[in-house]
Amino acid sequence: MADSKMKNGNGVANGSSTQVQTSPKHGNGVCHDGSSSPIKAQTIDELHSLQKKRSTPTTPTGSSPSAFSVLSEEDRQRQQLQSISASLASLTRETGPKVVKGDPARKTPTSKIAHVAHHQFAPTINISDSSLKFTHVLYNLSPAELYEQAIRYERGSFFTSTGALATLSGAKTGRSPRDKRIVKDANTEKELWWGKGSPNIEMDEHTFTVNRERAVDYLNSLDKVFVNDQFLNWDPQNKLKVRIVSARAYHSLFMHNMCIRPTEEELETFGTPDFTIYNAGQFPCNRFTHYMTSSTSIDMNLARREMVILGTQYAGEMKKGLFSLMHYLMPKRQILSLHSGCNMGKDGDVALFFGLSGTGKTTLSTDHNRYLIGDDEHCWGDNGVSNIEGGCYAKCIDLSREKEPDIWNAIKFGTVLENVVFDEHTREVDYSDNSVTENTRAAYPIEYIPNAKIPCVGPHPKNVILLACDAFGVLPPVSKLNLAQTMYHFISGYTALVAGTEDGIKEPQATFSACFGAAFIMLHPTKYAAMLAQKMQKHGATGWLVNTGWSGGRYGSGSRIKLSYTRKIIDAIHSGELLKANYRKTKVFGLEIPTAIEGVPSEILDPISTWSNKDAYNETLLKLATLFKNNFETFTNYKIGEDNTLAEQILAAGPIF
Ligand SMILES: Nc1ncnc2c1ncn2[C@@H]1O[C@H](COP(=O)(O)OP(=O)(O)O)[C@@H](O)[C@H]1O
Ligand SMILES: C=C(OP(=O)(O)O)C(=O)O
Ligand SMILES: [Ca+2]
Ligand SMILES: [Mn+2]
Repeated sequence: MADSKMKNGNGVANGSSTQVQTSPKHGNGVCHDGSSSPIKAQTIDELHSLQKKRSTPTTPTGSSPSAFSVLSEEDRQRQQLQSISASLASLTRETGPKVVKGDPARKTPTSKIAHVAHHQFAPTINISDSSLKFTHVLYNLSPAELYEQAIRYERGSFFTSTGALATLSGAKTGRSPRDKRIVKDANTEKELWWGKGSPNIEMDEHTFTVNRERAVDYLNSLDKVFVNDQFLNWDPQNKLKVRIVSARAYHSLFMHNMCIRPTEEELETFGTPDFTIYNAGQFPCNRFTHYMTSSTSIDMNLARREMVILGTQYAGEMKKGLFSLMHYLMPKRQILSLHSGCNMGKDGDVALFFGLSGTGKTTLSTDHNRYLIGDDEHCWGDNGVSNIEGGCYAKCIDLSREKEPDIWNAIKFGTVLENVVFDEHTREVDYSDNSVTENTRAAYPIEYIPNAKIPCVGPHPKNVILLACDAFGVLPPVSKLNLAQTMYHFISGYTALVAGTEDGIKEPQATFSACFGAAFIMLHPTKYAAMLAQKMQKHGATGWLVNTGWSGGRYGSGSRIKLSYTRKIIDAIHSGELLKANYRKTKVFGLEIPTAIEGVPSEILDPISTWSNKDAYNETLLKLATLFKNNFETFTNYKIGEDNTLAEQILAAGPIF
């Protein structure tokens, strides 16, 4: 027995008979079986405390030699708590909240203080009960810590077989656009797009305050809240600091994945956030409150730089709420915000993928042969493009390893899997199961995609791809667009999906959503369109319309274009091959379609040749053209950009019949 091995041993007496003399310094009698190193703990609790090493910040604080670190670690912590309690402060009461850091379930000194306080001060009529209560703050927890919180305290949270965190978002499994309200004040009345077609449903400042107070009271009534301090936008000059206060570990992990994660050093100097989300999603709004039409309300106050969520736990509301904010802030700085995916080739050629939900932004921007800049939200400024987010939010319904290997492999430890169904025992996810919802989702940090481009920025786009999932089956799989056509289709923002897989849905549902994201734009669509036209012209980008939807007939008789064919089409766009192809013009929509593409059967390139019933095709084509025409009527009176000729050209770029 090597005595040196025992030098620091102050282990646990385990009842073994062999007494070993330890160093006199510690003087502990250590019993052990001689087969392993002694345990450095006296009790099970101590042993457990050894398991967790205190994490050391990557940047030294306090005593560090840096001239800038004037704050001690203690001061910094105090400032951080002050900032969080300011976020959580009631607007109506003078006292509270009392904010402490850490998990209330842990027997830490802070929770002891909280306990004593409860007993020492009897409530008086001057102090509300809430002022006696401590709100525990779980600040920027790591994924592992958030997993533990979720699994321990949130029903429906489980490890899947690949290590992802399966969660349930509750009654809402998608966004609630009809419950999204924006405060109309003297400024926003002038600046924002209101009225017909606009996603901005108005509310007044007072009602916002009522809902804010409702959310803050709810959050403060809880044992603990989660606070995330993170960033938006990879463009360093236009980065935003966001704080997310939420009640669920699920929400905290979701935003950890979706926003840009600060380094330890960045967190130390975070200071006051530029924007704060109060997510009290488990708690409803009060339907007797003015403007409320349901128990759900997602409220944005641009002047206060705040957003309040009541009555929906769907995590996508937070991500898309911040996107709306960017659609307001960025154009003010001459930066165009885009509802698009974005990737870059080995030669630095950047492509944007616009499209409504389910059209393929995430699937097609995640391309093993290219660098992923982002799957959903970008900015296009004078220096090129930047991703707004730090993660991706992929649809999982019918996900397959073969067709989407990178997304499949990203579903591992750290990834939030929403509303999926899994085997009770093996915890293997059945991606084909839509029992909870069709909108099953995976949220993962962008670096989970092996060829992510980090930092997520790139040069000016070369190709602008407009995706439409046309369930009518009449749009060609790919068309080359001129600038006016690109603008026409961008403003129209068409897609037609089928509502789900339930029986009875025979008719595709046409959706027109201006700028391929009407739910998120803040200004009039023509503002964004003019900026896009100007940028595409200046940088010589080519526009394309890609139908990722039906071929050979509408939904019900035809089938969805094979993903492998769409990928071949996209490859030909990226490589520049498609620009050199021979083109023909289609009737009605006047789209330029190529006659051949490598790896794609030529007969599918002109949709009419895939339909057995040509009359049905022509009828459906006219039907869709009429829908386009009717939709565009709202935009005919608007001027786009400085020069009137573009507006006229755009109008003429629609279907003619
Ligand atoms: N030809 C195709 N092109 C793109 N996506 C397809 C195609 N066929 C089927 N899909 C499926 O459609 C869905 C597209 O969704 P997604 O990429 O998440 O859209 P978005 O990011 O635009 O909301 C994915 O589930 C994908 O597997
Ligand atoms: C998260 C969303 O985006 P998408 O479907 O475009 O990926 C959404 O629309 O709620
Ligand atoms: Ca997506
Ligand atoms: Mn999207």
